[in-house]
Amino acid sequence: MSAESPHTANTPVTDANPAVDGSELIRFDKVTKRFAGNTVLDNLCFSVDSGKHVTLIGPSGSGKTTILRLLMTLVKPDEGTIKVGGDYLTHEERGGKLVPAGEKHIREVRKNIGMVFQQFNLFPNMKVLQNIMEAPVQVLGLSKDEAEARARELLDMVGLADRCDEYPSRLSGGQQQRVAIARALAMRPQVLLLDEVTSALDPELVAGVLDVLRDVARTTDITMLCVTHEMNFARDISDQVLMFDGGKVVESGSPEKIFGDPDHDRTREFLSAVL
Ligand SMILES: Nc1ncnc2c1ncn2[C@@H]1O[C@H](COP(=O)(O)OP(=O)(O)OP(=O)(O)O)[C@@H](O)[C@H]1O
Repeated sequence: MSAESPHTANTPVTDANPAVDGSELIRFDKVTKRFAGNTVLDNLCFSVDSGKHVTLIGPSGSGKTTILRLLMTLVKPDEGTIKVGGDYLTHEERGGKLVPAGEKHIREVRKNIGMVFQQFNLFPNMKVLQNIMEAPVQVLGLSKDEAEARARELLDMVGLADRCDEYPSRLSGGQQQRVAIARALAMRPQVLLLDEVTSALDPELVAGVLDVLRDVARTTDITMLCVTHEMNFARDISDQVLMFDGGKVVESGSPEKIFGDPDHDRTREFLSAVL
């Protein structure tokens, strides 16, 4: 696999054959993103199959977070298309033509995607339970009872069933991040994006959050796209690891392959610096 060719996490993708495999959930097709004239993602192609856990690794500035932000539509690509669940995220089809997606279309596709950020971003003026119930009620239209039942189940899953009546400021960073994970899962997204979710935490709080995510990976069928510098975690949960450099995937493979016997010098250099 060369740095110039399209890459895939789980299914082959070629420029000539953008056909959708039955189980493909995410596809980046020739995506280019520039900031202030700097090309951050360069004609990027990759796909992720439903239910897989894919980790993005690579040096700082290689564009990993930008990929997650594109999926959240926090930024838009300059060129190329992104599909989630067979629907264009960036575009919609009108009258047989692809046109830039409108807000309504983007909102619909985005319902399938949840994200947990480095900073927990909880609503400070809402108690823990309310933080988790808010979007299912407001966005999905769940009744308060349904949303509360869902929230309590998730709080149990992240080990915080007894903290539902606290305000976020009364919780440790690790606990706040576990609430943020529950909040993302409460929308029952098909895809969970994780962006360096432990890097703002004190070291002693990291393991608890990673254990919760290991549980999520093991016990749900959610598709995970994860940016992390926690290589042991990446090794544990990933079906596939994508190594980024210079706005491209330079190598992809199983964690055993990437961490044990990578093909690329850049992968070897990067891993020897971080492991
Ligand atoms: N909104 C923005 N405006 C200008 N430049 C940006 C913006 N977002 C990202 N960049 C730049 O794009 C490049 C890629 O950033 P990105 O955060 O995607 O990299 P990364 O691989 O996630 O890095 P890190 O591991 O340090 O988080 C960086 O040079 C960054 O400064």
